[in-house]
Amino acid sequence: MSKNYHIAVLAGDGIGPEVMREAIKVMNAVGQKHDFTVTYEECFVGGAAIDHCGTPLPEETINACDKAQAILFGSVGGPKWDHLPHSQRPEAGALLPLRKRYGLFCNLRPARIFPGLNALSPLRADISAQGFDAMVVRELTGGIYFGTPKGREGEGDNERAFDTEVYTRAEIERIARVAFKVAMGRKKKVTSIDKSNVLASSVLWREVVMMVAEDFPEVTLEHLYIDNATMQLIKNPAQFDVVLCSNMFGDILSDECAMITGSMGLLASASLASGSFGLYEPAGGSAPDIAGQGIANPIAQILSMALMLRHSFGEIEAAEDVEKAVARALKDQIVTADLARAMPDAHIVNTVQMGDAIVERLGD
Ligand SMILES: NC(=O)C1=CN([C@@H]2O[C@H](COP(=O)(O)OP(=O)(O)OC[C@H]3O[C@@H](n4cnc5c(N)ncnc54)[C@H](O)[C@@H]3O)[C@@H](O)[C@H]2O)C=CC1
Ligand SMILES: CC(C)CC(=O)C(=O)O
Ligand SMILES: [Mg+2]
Repeated sequence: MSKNYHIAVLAGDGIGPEVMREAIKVMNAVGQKHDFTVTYEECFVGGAAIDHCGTPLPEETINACDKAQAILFGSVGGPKWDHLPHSQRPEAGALLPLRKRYGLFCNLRPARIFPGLNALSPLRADISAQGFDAMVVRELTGGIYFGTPKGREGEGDNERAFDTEVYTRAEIERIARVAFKVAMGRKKKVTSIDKSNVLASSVLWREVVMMVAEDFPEVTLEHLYIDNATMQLIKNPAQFDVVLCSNMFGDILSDECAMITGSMGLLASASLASGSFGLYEPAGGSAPDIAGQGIANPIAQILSMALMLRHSFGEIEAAEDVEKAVARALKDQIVTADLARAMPDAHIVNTVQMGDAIVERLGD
């Protein structure tokens, strides 16, 4: 008898619904081939939820997520909602509370240059030819995005606004342990990113990471300050394996990693807690500059769905099938507009055609 999984689908804003349709299409196709079905409940979130229900994270959406085995998330936000008070906007009012509610402290962002896409990296050809295959392990429920006090007060020249970067020893230790375990299955190197020359929270970060490293003697540990890390990623991306970051540093560095691979539209992510539940979403945002044109790259959403198959359902072969189909489509030079530069023989397709090309390349 075939297995059934139940998920909540929160497409959100901008390109979210466009790329989500393709991920669902690929998910249904790969399920047929690997003998499982996925039922899903579509819910409003973010700006779309504000427009339909008056709030970025409606009760019905929370209830649907509570009942689901995983959440497939698109992206939220856009200029339409930027006038709202910060806590009522799609990002701080929906996405961050979802991450917190489900304890999704661990954000995995795998970034690699796909075969055939070397020429697309904005780096010099000799640098990108050395390859890039990194895993950003980002702490996701602590740090400056969640720390208190946070706010705005006073008026005139004395008006001020403030955020607080806070990390407990336990929060650092649990994400560091994930990073070292991930490294054990890869090239056994962890680069920990901090700003311990300035920030007290980073001093603790470095101390705890060094303590955890003692339990993983086979793993090489390096520390980089965040400013140097942004530079090293451009200078020599091949030096990185697992990149261990706080919430904000990981947010920033992962966009840079995405671009080294060719486009923001390629970078998937898994947000995990300690069990099998997870939220899976592209690392990029709602891309208002291209939304509604049918040209967004659906690969980050499709690969996020593959991460869901792997981490939440243990459907490893199906996940690999999707990942290989994506790689085959790119190797065949079928690309959306964001990847079309420096590929004179590329077949430039729209979002739906990219999804079709991936479905056609799933294994038998
Ligand atoms: N997880 C989420 O829901 C996130 C939401 N946001 C929100 O998204 C909105 C836009 O943010 P931006 O800073 O512009 O970042 P963004 O990631 O949406 O876009 C940055 C650039 O990458 C391109 N891009 C992103 N995804 C793409 C795709 N799938 N295919 C082709 N090109 C793609 C965009 O066209 C744009 O040029 C904001 O409201 C922001 O707060 C931003 C990041 C994550
Ligand atoms: C709301 C933001 C923290 C989302 C984002 O930029 C990200 O998770 O990469
Ligand atoms: Mg980001």
